[in-house]
Amino acid sequence: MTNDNASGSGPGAAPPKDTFGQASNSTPASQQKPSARQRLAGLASHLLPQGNTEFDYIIVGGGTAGAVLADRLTENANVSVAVIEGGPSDVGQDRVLDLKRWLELMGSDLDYDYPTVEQPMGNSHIRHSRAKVLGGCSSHNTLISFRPFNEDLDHWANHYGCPEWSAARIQPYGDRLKVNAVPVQPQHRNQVAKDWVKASSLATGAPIIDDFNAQIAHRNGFDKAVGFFNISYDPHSGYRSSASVAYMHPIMPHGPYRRNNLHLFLETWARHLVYDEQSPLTVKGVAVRTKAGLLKTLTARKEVILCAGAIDTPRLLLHSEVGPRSDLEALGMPCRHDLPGVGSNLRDHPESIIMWETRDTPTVETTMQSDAGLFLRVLPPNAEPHPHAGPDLMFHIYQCVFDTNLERQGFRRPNHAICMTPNIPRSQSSGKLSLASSNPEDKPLLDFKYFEDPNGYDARILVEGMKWARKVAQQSPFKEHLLEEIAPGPSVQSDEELSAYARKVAHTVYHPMGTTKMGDPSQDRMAVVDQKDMRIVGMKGVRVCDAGVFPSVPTVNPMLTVLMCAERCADLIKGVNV
Ligand SMILES: Cc1cc2nc3c(=O)[nH]c(=O)nc-3n(C[C@H](O)[C@H](O)[C@H](O)COP(=O)(O)OP(=O)(O)OC[C@H]3O[C@@H](n4cnc5c(N)ncnc54)[C@H](O)[C@@H]3O)c2cc1C
Repeated sequence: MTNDNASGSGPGAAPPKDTFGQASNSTPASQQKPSARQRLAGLASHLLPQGNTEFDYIIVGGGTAGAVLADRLTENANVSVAVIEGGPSDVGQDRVLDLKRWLELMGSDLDYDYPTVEQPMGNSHIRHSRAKVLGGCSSHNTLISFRPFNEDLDHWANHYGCPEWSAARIQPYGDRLKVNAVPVQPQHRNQVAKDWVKASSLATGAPIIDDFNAQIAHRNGFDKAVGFFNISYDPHSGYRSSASVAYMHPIMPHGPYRRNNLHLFLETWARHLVYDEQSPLTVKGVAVRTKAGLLKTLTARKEVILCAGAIDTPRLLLHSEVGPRSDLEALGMPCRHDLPGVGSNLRDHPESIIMWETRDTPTVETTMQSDAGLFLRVLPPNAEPHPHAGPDLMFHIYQCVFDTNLERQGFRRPNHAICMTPNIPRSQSSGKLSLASSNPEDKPLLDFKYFEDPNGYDARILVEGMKWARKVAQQSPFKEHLLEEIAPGPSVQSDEELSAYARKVAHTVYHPMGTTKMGDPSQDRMAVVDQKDMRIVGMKGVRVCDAGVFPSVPTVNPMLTVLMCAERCADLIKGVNV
């Protein structure tokens, strides 16, 4: 395995050229400003370099999905795989590997940290963390690990034109995941969380569940339930069982099963796709910028798989002249392939927050301060476009002062707090990702259109959530831990007041998805990825595999669903189990 920074040209090889036809091993990217014309000409006439910049497969993004594919594809020693990852390795990085330290990564050098545009119905200050490190967001997130509900997958099959993604087809992939997704272990269950679980059950009638995943995947799900989460971690060390730890570490140079056919290009940025000059919609490689600022091209003999996540995959496609023609041309950019769905269907799991001051904060007996959750059913089935028998309201609890969006509104910061966060499992708001300019360095515009769904479904769920949270807070044995409701405070009572507060301080649990959605292209012109094989509609040599392919929002936290999609994608590429 090589582990370099895209410095892979063989001895004596001609200097590789970037797609604008310039020798690329000497000129820093920052000094190169191609015109739109040069750019177009370059994309069409690129000469592909030979040598060890050529691989069978190129995976763009060594994140959650990318790590699975890197592992599964290199199982065949005769296949060479390059992984282009924008961030550094997580190996030996304690702040990444120690799950409890996840909050330290927010806004750090390992966070792409994307802002949102003005949200008239919600909170315009939300920033979307996206991890810039091997393992992607699985190296930064809280690793709450839910299998998708059968019904979510069957909805993809029956309502979103994805018959190949039914529960019967996809659920078995959950059984082969390598992450260690186990219920929070006894040593990490503190008294406050245990009392909250008990009180939640007493106040709502939700049964206490021992193992959410067993219930979801093998016992037909539930409409309400409470319990300790399944978390992908090592209960002995408290370290992550991220996609990187579970799939990549064993096959990296220091690992027990080192694979020489895996080529890792770390701190290397994929700038745009490179096309075959004879066939303008056939992808032959990826133009990259190395850590040192050098521009190079890596070539794929077989194909390129985009795993850069629901924000960076559509961003990369738009900078590769693939997307809505009108949007690209409005920015003075050429459009090679008019694919209107790129960037649309931007979805999330928004949530709000209700905070109480408590006597103290448990610091040792916890996985990462959010160990348990509650699911409820609060609205009738016809409130959703496609009725779903599962829960329509979810709560995380945070046993810490989680007040990023409260301080701004002037709420007092207590020393110790517990927060209940009503969350919308199947949020109906749908937004759009677009480019701010033709400059690839500019962060894209994220317009989630929070709470702009036409029937006000999302806001209704939050109002119900605020009320249920207060009922739980009045219930023993949890109520004895609480001193005072800090936010919104007891004076906020009417539905209108609760809605206004809940939307103003709403935040995200960092689940952007849907921006390169799968579907049946013969029925849905907004489908970006063909559900049959995960290839980009109308193109050759390129697939997408990350949270962007979700056609709709799964009820639960998405990481395991992303991993399962990647397992499926590996099978599709290998031509097995299909
Ligand atoms: C703070 C936080 C908490 C979360 N908590 C949970 C949770 O508890 N449970 C849960 O289920 N989900 C959680 N999520 C969401 C979940 O982690 C993501 O949905 C999932 O990991 C996304 O996987 P992905 O493969 O789509 O993208 P990612 O894992 O983000 O992978 C994308 C990778 O591509 C790389 N990349 C991007 N662009 C380029 C480029 N141009 N060139 C090279 N490399 C590039 C990135 O560096 C990254 O490594 C959380 C997310 C965050 C940020």
